[in-house]
Amino acid sequence: MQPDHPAGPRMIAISSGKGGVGKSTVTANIAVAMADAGLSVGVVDADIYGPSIPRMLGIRARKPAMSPDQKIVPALAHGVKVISMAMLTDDDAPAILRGPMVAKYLQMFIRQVDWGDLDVLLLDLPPGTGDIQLTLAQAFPLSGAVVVSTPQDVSLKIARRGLRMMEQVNVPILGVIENMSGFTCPGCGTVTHIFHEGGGEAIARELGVAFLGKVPLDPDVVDCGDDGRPVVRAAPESPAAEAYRAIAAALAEGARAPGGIATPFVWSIPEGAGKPAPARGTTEAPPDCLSALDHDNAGLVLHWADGTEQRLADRDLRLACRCAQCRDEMTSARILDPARVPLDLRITRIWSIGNYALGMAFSDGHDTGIYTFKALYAMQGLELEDV
Ligand SMILES: Nc1ncnc2c1ncn2[C@@H]1O[C@H](COP(=O)(O)OP(=O)(O)OP(=O)(O)O)[C@@H](O)[C@H]1O
Repeated sequence: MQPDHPAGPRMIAISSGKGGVGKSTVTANIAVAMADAGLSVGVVDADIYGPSIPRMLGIRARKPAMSPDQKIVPALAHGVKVISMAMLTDDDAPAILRGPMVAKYLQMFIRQVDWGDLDVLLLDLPPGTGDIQLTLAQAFPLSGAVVVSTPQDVSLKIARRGLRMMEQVNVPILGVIENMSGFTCPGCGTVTHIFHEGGGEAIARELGVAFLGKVPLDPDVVDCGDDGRPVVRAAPESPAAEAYRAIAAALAEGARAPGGIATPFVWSIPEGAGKPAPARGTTEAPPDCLSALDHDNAGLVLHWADGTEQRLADRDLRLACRCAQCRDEMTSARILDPARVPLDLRITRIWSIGNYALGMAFSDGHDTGIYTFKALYAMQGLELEDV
């Protein structure tokens, strides 16, 4: 189904393979840094079992208000809208939630909250690679995920597992952040590398994803977090604050996947509005990464990162729809009768689904198909089943 607000916000999951690496601190600081840069930012504290964002942003636990249309009004702190399990339950209650309830709460946090017009929605995930991460990654059009790690070997191995999980569910990895990377002496400014150095960079290189930056180990980060004032506000000149700002800028700027078309977008074909900007550079991108889109009377033109160009007629795309209304879910046999699809059928709208698929609405009103880049790319050279 076509999303309620398909053009936004950009949803970014902040993840880590294990607890205590500073994921929530990173989330709180980059959210405030983005808000300071003029973006409209929301944070979902999806760390249901250990919500810590309200404390870090100085939000007192109290029941949130409801808007006239029965949506939850998020808290506002340091220019950032926040919703957290800590605001809905007593401290210990989250620990007893089971998987299906967690999924329900997460859906509520994303769909039933009065977010207004957001540019970015950051999701502070619980640590690990379990149920919640999968629920989120599969159920929501995440623009991508960021992995936070400390420089130790064991932490990096776990981060690698997190990266692989996100890849399996087609969530693009926006990059790796190395936290607690070297200690800056407050007296003399000398940086001491208490743990190994540069592990985050190495893992980013190994997995072919961006390295977003290093945040030094800084006692101010802890004090500010405990006081409810993130370090980007309380000590804006500190090296840690500078690092958070640089990471926030890189994430805000990275509104397009490496080598891919700009997302999110909603392109209204008849009005010609909202057409996605083509990719900036495609050298690093996999071949089936979509680098530009065009549409004319003969149909949709897909430009792929490997330089190939593919043309698909609007009606052929409608017939290729694999949604549950058009294909039998068990046998994959086509249910849709081609005779009922008008010959002059047109695509009316195309929108991005995460960074891995397109949604399309047609002039017959159908809009429930999801066309993954992989599936579209695989249609090259195939005889279409048109009649
Ligand atoms: N760069 C840093 N320098 C010093 N201390 C830090 C830094 N980043 C985080 N910390 C501290 O490390 C502790 C753990 O941080 P945080 O709660 O953000 O981790 P987390 O990965 O979100 O943990 P969990 O997933 O278990 O909630 C906190 O006390 C925090 O203040």
